[in-house]
Amino acid sequence: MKKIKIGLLGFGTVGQGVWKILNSNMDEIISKCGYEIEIKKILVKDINKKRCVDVPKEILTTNSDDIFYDEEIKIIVELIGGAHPAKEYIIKAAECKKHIVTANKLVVASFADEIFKAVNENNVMIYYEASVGGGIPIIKGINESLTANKIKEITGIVNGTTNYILTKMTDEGLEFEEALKQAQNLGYAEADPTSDVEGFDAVYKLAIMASLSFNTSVDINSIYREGIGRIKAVDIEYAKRFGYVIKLLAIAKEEDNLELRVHPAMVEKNHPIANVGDSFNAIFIKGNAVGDLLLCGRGAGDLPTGSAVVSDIISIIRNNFDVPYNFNYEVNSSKMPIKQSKEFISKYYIRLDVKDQAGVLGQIANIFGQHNISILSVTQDVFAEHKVNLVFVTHDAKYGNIVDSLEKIKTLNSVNGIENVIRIYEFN
Ligand SMILES: NC(=O)C1=CN([C@@H]2O[C@H](COP(=O)(O)OP(=O)(O)OC[C@H]3O[C@@H](n4cnc5c(N)ncnc54)[C@H](OP(=O)(O)O)[C@@H]3O)[C@@H](O)[C@H]2O)C=CC1
Ligand SMILES: N[C@@H](CC=O)C(=O)O
Ligand code: NA
Repeated sequence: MKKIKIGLLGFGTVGQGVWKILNSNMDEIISKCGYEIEIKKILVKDINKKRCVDVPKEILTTNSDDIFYDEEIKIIVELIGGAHPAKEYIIKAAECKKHIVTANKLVVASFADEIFKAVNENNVMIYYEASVGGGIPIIKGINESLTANKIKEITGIVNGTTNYILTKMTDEGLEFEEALKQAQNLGYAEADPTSDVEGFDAVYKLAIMASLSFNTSVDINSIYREGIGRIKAVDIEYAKRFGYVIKLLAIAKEEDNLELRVHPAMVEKNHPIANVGDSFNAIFIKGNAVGDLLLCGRGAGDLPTGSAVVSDIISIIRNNFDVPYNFNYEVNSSKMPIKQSKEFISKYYIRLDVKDQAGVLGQIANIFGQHNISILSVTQDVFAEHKVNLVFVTHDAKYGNIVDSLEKIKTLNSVNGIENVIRIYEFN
């Protein structure tokens, strides 16, 4: 049997997922690409760490040169995560004429120009299906199956950790911290979960999807971002009462310009995306020929992510090593203009903590009116002595007007605080 030897950089959740898949599915893999795939070396930080799989000690190394300079190793799979040294390792792999597979969205989204330059100059391939949507074939979807389309929108749930947390808070009333701990134990979260919770991970994934979909090169710093840190049980309860579910959405739309945003949003409870729970991701795509498309599957975890990584290895083998076939986007393409966040239009849920006294509602409604914000509904609930939650749902409004009006509202004596502002997202 013909054999391809590969090297792994990193042997955590995803690395061990890859190991398990290669062990359990080798016959299937051989039938797909005609080669047996052997992991020759694995770079780790700590050789003595206990692993979930039985791996011969001699395969593990703490010296990356054992992989870069091994002539037999043809493909290097980067699974250490983080910016550095992952980026440098990917570039070095290209310089050593190794093909590359990575699951690292941070690196692909942040250093696309340097990485694609290195692979192109060295005539090697880089595949990164696992970097977005875990096991969902979204990168191949955009680059192969949907190339006949002009894509108008690509919106979805692209972070498994936050979806898991929100699902547990919504369905089981779990506290945020407990739900996060569970997501970490299940291997969904990044080494630093701030990346998940504060929406950075979703920003990286959106940058990659939007760059590929709109033939541009999206700068991660141009993406508006809010995480789920401010979502409280009471907001989840109000969402339920109003017929919504809260999800962390990553949104990219092309109209006159490119609208790019990551933030929690209330989604109508009957929309398919509202029912995507746990660590599942779902990506809604609008193409001008295909129409509406929804891709859904596990966005995190060892086997779903390993599935994308191993499939990328098979793609490289199938593509014939001598004819590099890449999914690189044009990093020097003229950048599309990006819509300013103050121009974002949506309905808003606004929860205020106010004093239970005469005239407060009128004062607030007046300020909204002055800023051209029309109110769809108002709900008032006493939650402590002389204190009420006053919850407004607006009609479509510009974010800039919402911000300006809240600046004024928070100066009112009757207002104790602006507790939360959440967009309501309507899929068209
Ligand atoms: N977990 C998931 O569900 C998903 C993860 N990803 C991405 O996949 C990548 C890997 O994630 P995951 O497996 O969860 O990460 P883990 O933290 O579980 O594993 C990281 C591995 O890399 C090794 N490592 C880290 N830094 C170094 C270094 N400087 N030198 C040598 N080895 C190093 C660690 O070694 P040691 O074991 O000795 O500590 C560990 O084996 C990340 O880019 C992540 O964003 C993408 C999709 C889903
Ligand atoms: N931390 C990420 C892992 C997959 O990309 C997530 O939770 O989605
Ligand atoms: Na994917």
